[in-house]
Amino acid sequence: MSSADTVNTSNTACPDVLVLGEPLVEVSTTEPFRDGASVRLAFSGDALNAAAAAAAAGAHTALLARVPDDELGDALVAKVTELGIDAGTVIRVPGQHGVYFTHSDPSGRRQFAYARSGSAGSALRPEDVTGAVEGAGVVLSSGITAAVSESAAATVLHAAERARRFVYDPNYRPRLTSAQEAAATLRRIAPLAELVTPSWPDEAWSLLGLSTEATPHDAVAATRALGASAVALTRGSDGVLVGTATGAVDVPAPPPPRVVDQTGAGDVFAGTVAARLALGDDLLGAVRLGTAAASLSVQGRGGTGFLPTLAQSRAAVEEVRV
Ligand SMILES: O=C(O)C(=O)C[C@H](O)[C@H](O)CO
Repeated sequence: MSSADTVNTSNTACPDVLVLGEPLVEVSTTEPFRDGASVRLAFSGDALNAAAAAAAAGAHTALLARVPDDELGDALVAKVTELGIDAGTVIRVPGQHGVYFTHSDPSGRRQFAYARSGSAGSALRPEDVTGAVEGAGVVLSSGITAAVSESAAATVLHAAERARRFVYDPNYRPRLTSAQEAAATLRRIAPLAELVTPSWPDEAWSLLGLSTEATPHDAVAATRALGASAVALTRGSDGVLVGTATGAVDVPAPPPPRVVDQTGAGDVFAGTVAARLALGDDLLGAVRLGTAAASLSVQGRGGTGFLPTLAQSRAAVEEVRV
């Protein structure tokens, strides 16, 4: 860490959940990309979305991230705090913001562009997390974080090796890395993870090397074969297939009341599951709640536009039971 870096570690020694990653500036538009389109400024990024969901699910959640030490960074940190996330492990550094531009419609069609290469947030390094990960109940990170730089990839691995419990969301982004690289990272991390949350069918094809003939059960088996103790294969509105040593269970997704934007639904799932595992729920209970929270989250625009409360997610779980 350079001498310009400042870390406030007050009160964050033992969060229930520690999320590692890069919060992004989100510039979204409700119309296809064009010159003069009206845009909305917000903060997102998979780590921020997941941390916000973990906090909403009742966990003391800390975000370990590098954030530029400018006014936009101040606004980002204010948002972190507003979302109920502990900002004590946010490291303020000189540098540029990571930005993404998005247009999406309710059907899930999405236009997406990044301006994040060389950003301050992508310079996460192993020294940043030393000491922070051991105290956390569950540490959560993703393939996005591992893809943004070599030092960030080393940080994810370092955290996975030291965490008491580690949850990994592969979150493959072809614009950040190749499928081969993302698959290699998954192979390294899976044996260290208590839970891996790949998505069906894209990540089954791109990261697990399965053919289009493969089934969700094949994807769960292939992920477990990499060494993950448990797998939660997310299948959008078809719910989640959970696989452990004792077999596979289908968890249905409650239908969302209305779909505005599906951005971040997978992050809400991962964050909620990490939170509930840290708070002592069993895997199936945590996945049921995560599935419900993800389903409800599509009512808002952007990654943190609608985060259901724990009570709302619990009510949605009960709705699918009856
Ligand atoms: O793609 C990324 O790196 C992001 O984190 C942007 C979005 O928040 C993310 O894709 C939603 O899952």
